[in-house]
Amino acid sequence: MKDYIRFEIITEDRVGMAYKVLEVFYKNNLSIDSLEVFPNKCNVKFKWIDKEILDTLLDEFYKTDGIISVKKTELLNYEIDEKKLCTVINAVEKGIIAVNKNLKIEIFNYYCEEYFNIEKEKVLGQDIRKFFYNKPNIIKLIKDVQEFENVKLKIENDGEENLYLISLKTINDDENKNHGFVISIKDFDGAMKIANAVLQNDGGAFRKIIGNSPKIQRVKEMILAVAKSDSSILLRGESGTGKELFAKAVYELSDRSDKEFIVLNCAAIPDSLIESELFGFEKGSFTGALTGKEGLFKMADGGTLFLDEVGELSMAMQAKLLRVLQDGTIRKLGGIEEEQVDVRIIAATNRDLEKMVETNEFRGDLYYRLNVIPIFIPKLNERVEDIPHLTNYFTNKFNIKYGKNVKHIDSEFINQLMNHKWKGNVRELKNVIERSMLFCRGSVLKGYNIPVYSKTGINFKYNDSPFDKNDKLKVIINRVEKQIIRDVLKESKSIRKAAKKLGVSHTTVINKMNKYNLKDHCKE
Ligand SMILES: Nc1ncnc2c1ncn2[C@@H]1O[C@H](COP(=O)(O)OP(=O)(O)OP(=O)(O)O)[C@@H](O)[C@H]1O
Repeated sequence: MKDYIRFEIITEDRVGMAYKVLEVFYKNNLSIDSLEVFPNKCNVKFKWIDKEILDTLLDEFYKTDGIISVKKTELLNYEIDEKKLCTVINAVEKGIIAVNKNLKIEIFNYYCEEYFNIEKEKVLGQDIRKFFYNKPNIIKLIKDVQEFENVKLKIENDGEENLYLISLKTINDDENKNHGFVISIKDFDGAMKIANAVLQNDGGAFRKIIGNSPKIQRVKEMILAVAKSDSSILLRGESGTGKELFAKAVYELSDRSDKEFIVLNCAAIPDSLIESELFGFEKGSFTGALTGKEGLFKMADGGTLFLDEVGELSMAMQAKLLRVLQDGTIRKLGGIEEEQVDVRIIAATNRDLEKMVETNEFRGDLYYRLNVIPIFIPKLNERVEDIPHLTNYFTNKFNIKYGKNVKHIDSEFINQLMNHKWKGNVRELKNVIERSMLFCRGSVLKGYNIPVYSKTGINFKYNDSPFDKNDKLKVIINRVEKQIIRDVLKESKSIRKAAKKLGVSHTTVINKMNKYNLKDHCKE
């Protein structure tokens, strides 16, 4: 049996008709569930009633002045809209959770049921903070009801941990009063697949980032997945790993690439100047300020601001930066007017910010604002297989810069570079190649061209070379690849596990095993 009856009541187009309709219900002691009022009709939904009472009700309607006709209808307009919305929400290939202003879950779509392995009936009406009780970073973001995009979320489902990207959009009325928010959750691996497809065709944003080791490949994929959002990115990694290059790639891949990319190295200028650099100053705001100046935030409006070495900011500057990130407004030094700016922040640091938060050297609230998408750039020693490519790349660069003609790189040279402990990462490697080229007279870069500066830490340990002298770079790369695949196969239980470790497909490993005749090294 149906639970409700719905009527479409056609009335004359005059004031008070809705009241007359309600009066009929009131007289018959019936309460209605919903009412939609239009200029010449009312749609009403009420609980199912017996035929006898229904006939009395209809009689009353026809006796009422101004009511023209009454007929049963299937759904009220808002119900049709709700059904359409539900269909759309379930058709979108994302998890959607809608939360009302009391933080209660109102919508929990099909994909959420799948991702969290829970039926919506068990979740609807629950407090969202309770739902995410074991995800303190998400609760922290939700608590402020501030919009965010693409924050990583791990969900355990059937003993397997999967990675998702979660975003929040607020529901505000015309007066900016909040009525709740919508959380969307997308499958990170799915996003990665799309990123991979783009990556295959990308010659642009990553053209200056040399290396295709699995670790660098992973970073490039991450960047492709998040570049288009406006979320803050925090690039982490030792000095010289290429954080600025990656920041530039994010910018080039973003929708802001036609606007400015402004760089501020927070460690390079004294704290007293950072404020005027970032926010600008009014004429006469301090001695010597004969004219006013726009700050970097204003210059980057609509674009991207890269805050390098953000861990070096003083507590006072951190507070000022936090204020801009929170309300998006700046005020010039000596000025009174607040100005709205729209700037995407990419920050970078080689410091242990978590520890700095613990020791009160870095503000926790600023840390959370900046660390929306953390991306870790690996050390050079964790991706030695990139060294031959980097060497080749820098050699070509310095050939042009110094008018040299180095055509060949001795295997001993590469071997030494690959065995060195690179404290200064790619920057140090670049410097060593530059100096070596200055020492090189002919067209072959040899092992003995590497300068030995023990004071500056460049003091290579000579190792037995696994390469023959005068090998071509391609041959060296193949040897390194073979060696790495053999080593990983030796320590992995299966080809699939080896493929996972190397960050390549199962088929790629099998093809390489055939190419290098490595079948005997597999434990499978
Ligand atoms: N993968 C790479 N391919 C080519 N060049 C690279 C790569 N990584 C770094 N470099 C070069 O190494 C140098 C240092 O890079 P970058 O300044 O981006 O590092 P960083 O991590 O920002 O360092 P710091 O933390 O000291 O600011 C630059 O000259 C850069 O061009």
